[in-house]
Amino acid sequence: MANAILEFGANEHAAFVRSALAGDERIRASMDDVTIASWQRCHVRYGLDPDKAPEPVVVARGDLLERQERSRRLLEIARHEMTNLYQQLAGSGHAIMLTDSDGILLNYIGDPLFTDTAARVGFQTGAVWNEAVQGTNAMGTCLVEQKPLVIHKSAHYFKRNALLTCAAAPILDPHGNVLAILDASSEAQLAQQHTMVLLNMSAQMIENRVFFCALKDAYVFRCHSRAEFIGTLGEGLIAFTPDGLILAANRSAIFQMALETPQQLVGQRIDELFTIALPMLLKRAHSQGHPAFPIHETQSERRFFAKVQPPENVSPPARAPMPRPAANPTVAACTDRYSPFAALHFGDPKMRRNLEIIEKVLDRDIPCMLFGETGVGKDVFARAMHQASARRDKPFVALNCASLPESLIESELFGYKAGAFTGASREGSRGKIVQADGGTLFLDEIGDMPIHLQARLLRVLEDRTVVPLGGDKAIPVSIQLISATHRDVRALIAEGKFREDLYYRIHGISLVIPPLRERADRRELILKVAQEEARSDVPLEWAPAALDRLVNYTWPGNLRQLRNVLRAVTALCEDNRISLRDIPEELRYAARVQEPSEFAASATFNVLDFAERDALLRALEGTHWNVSLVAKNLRLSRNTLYRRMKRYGISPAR
Ligand SMILES: Nc1ncnc2c1ncn2[C@@H]1O[C@H](COP(=O)(O)OP(=O)(O)OP(=O)(O)O)[C@@H](O)[C@H]1O
Repeated sequence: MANAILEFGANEHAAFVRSALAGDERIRASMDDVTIASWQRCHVRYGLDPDKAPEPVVVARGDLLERQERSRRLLEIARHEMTNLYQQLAGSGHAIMLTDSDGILLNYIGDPLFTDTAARVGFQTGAVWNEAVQGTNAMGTCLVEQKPLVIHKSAHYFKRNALLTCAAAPILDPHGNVLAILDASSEAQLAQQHTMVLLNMSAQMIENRVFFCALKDAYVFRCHSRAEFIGTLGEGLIAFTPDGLILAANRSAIFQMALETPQQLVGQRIDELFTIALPMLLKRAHSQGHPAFPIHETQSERRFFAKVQPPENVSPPARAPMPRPAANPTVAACTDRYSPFAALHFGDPKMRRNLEIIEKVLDRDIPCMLFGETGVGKDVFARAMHQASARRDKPFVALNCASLPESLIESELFGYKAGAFTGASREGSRGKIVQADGGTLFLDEIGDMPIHLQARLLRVLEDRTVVPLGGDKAIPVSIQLISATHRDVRALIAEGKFREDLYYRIHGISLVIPPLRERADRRELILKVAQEEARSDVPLEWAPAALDRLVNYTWPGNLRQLRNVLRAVTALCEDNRISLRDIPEELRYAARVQEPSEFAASATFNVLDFAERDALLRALEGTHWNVSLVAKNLRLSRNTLYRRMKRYGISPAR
């Protein structure tokens, strides 16, 4: 049963919770079982009084860093999905959070619209959000229940949290234990079904990626009762050794086999579970691109389709060599169907021009800088450059300078000798620069690199050698450097936050990746990405109004947002047909892109103008284009706001 939505003063809220605890049937009937069970735990097990919310608890910085380090791989995997989810919900005042299995907040991405509330309730990294400290709340209660749930407003145990609507989903490790909780919280009046769907998909995506990462040395049997679902979020995954012993299974595999936990499968033989001999299974794993094959479960005789993936470090049989581009490839070569650049654009003039420039600099050891708003595809572009270069058989190594605590960037980048500092691993670490030797180093968000490390990076680029922390020997390196940022580096230089000499050293050539709303090939990109996200060869059918709506949307989160919206749209649509009602509401009623805009055509706009335009668009979309409200929030007169909208080519929704 769904909880009743009630608004109370502080004392009334506590009285309401206490009455329910005392057995008031009327109140209990208005709340769902999960909430009532949690309230009882808070009262009986944790001895919490709904009248007396304890001060928020935050673990010591050292403890937090240790926890973040312990969960480093998980955080790397989750960061991408959290950013995706954040972009997807952009403008709706959400915070996206990840806790560890003790309920300690390890990562937080918050909408500026939500900052004050977040501070008030204590959403910050290191904060403890288990039930024992915060009473009933989505993250803490999800840790106990181990299933996706929403804690809405007055269902929170303490009044302090009752202004929130929070959705949480568990992320399980390959053995079925809770590894983390993913949460999306806001002050929304209604619990949005759409938010819950996206949150669950993100949690499942993280879970499956953790599975592959943790079991990269194992064979993975991928199965589903329908062939077209293999490779999607819903596929079953069962990891096994070369001897056929099952090591782990994901949630979907357990569900499809009608079991309760992965432990019921662990230790069994895969060739006894399914009707196939082990040598045949291993042979299929190594035959490249094999189609899904039908297979039966031995006991129930239920039919599945399956594919098998070999361990990451087992080299596949000799492959046909990739066609190598000419030493100085032409644009035609860059855009033919074999080229890594082929999928980057469908005729957009700015992207075409970018590739013409790349043609001239590729393989000439010129450092390249990519500018562009978040989600425009800078990482994808950098990878394509690497693939098109003569370095493509060597590593492509990426480091996001904004995603790591300052203390870790130095050791991550430059490496360290064994025992170089407290907590250093016994083997030491080579560091990203040495790992990228011979290949490409991609430094994302370089504008966030701490200033004292900038001097060290400059020395590496000048000397072409690197000295690991605690070491005294310089290691020679040859790297192609690509950096990216969405920040105004010139402004950072003016503020003394970025070294000018480094700036000139890293931007031999600079390219601006255009935002999606300014791309002439939006329609083609939407069709391509939708078909990829549908994960089916059956062509999607589009209602013209639905496609037009997406083509004309302003896409503040760019290609990342586009991919996420299309992931949800293609998952929710019926029979591969996309109609207007499959398009999320906030897109349906948002403003349309004005093109060609005075803004796009003008060469006089700088990065700050772009940032202001973006902020205006977000603010307008966040209020469903309520110009008066935005003017009030931004402390501008309506006329000033209209003037700025005109300047930036923003026109209200029709
Ligand atoms: N040409 C493209 N076609 C389809 N999808 C793309 C393309 N380029 C990027 N994307 C998608 O957009 C998302 C974001 O891409 P990417 O990480 O490269 O952006 P970014 O500019 O580096 O973002 P950030 O600045 O936030 O790091 C990814 O999910 C990627 O799949």
